[in-house]
Amino acid sequence: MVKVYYDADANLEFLKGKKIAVLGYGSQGHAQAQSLRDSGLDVVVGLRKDSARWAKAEADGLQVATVPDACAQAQVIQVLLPDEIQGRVYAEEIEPYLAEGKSLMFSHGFNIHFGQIVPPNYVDVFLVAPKSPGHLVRRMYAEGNGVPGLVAVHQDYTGKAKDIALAYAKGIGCTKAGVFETSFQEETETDLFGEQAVLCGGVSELIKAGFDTLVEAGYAPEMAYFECLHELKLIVDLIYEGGLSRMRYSVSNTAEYGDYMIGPRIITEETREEMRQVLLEIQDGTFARNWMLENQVKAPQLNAIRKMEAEHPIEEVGAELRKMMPWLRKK
Ligand SMILES: NC(=O)C1=CN([C@@H]2O[C@H](COP(=O)(O)OP(=O)(O)OC[C@H]3O[C@@H](n4cnc5c(N)ncnc54)[C@H](OP(=O)(O)O)[C@@H]3O)[C@@H](O)[C@H]2O)C=CC1
Ligand SMILES: CC(=O)[C@](C)(O)C(=O)O
Ligand SMILES: [Mg+2]
Ligand SMILES: [Mg+2]
Repeated sequence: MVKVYYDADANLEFLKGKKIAVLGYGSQGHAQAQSLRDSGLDVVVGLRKDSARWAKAEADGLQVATVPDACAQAQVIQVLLPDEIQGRVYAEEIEPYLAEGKSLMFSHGFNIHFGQIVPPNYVDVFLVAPKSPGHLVRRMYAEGNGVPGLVAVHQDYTGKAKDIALAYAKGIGCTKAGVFETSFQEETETDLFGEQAVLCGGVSELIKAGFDTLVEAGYAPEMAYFECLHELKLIVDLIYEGGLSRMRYSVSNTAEYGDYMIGPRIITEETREEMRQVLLEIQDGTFARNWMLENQVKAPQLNAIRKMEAEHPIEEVGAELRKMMPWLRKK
């Protein structure tokens, strides 16, 4: 039975009097640093001196320092840097400042689980992983709500690692929605699988395949965009609010029948078998190796495909149509 923690199970006092270094001010970093500050906690953002985000973090009212300076003054160090560079920055700018009893934490277990970072045994090591993109972590916190999260303890030197982790989860709003206790292995494997097979990889290919099918058949790209991309948010909102059943309650009987009849012809047994293979390649380290090697040669595949994807017709037609809907653009 998975243990779930809520606000009442977490006590911010475990972070009171501690300086928290949030390393990085990107998707998660900006969200977590601002929310921790709004929860009354003492935060310093760690960035590169020439970071374009340095001024932004200061303009947001946060103390900013270089990574080494932030780590030197902090008792809790949250590593919200890109996964692919955490190992290098850790060795050069974080590890030298890991005094006894400090907390080293993450929002994804990748670098600990795949051995890119091996901390000394005299610090606490844990993760608090929001199950949400950073910008929505912040939006939900600002609205007085929260996104669910995961908590895992890798090392508990002080005997207080989980208390501190839960306090941190409360500080960014996750204990409002529920924080599940897990392990670094489980968070890492499920997060990688979810983002590859469903949330990012699977959904993107499904949207493009639908769009391309309609456009190749001669339908207007605008119609294909609205049908296969724009309306998906509205459908997913219903699933988010009340599960597949709420979506199926709200759509027409025609759509619901088509859902049941055609869905399994799109996501077939072959698809499910491929998902099992994808999970295996995550579990056996194949993906992690490929990703780390890709970055050792300056990410040629990532950069080339990123450019090709940006040039897909769906991006062009979408940009034009969204100009007419200025309300869509949120922070
Ligand atoms: N994105 C998300 O929603 C989620 C992310 N995570 C995890 O959170 C962590 C952070 O990811 P994410 O927020 O997406 O990262 P981003 O890429 O959005 O931000 C990375 C930040 O790190 C800074 N940075 C990059 N290189 C260096 C460096 N060498 N020294 C110091 N700072 C540097 C960047 O600033 P600059 O380039 O200006 O220096 C930027 O502020 C990862 O472990 C990720 O897996 C977990 C859940 C969801
Ligand atoms: C937003 C999130 O949870 C992801 C997809 O796992 C990520 O950005 O790594
Ligand atoms: Mg995730
Ligand atoms: Mg992820």
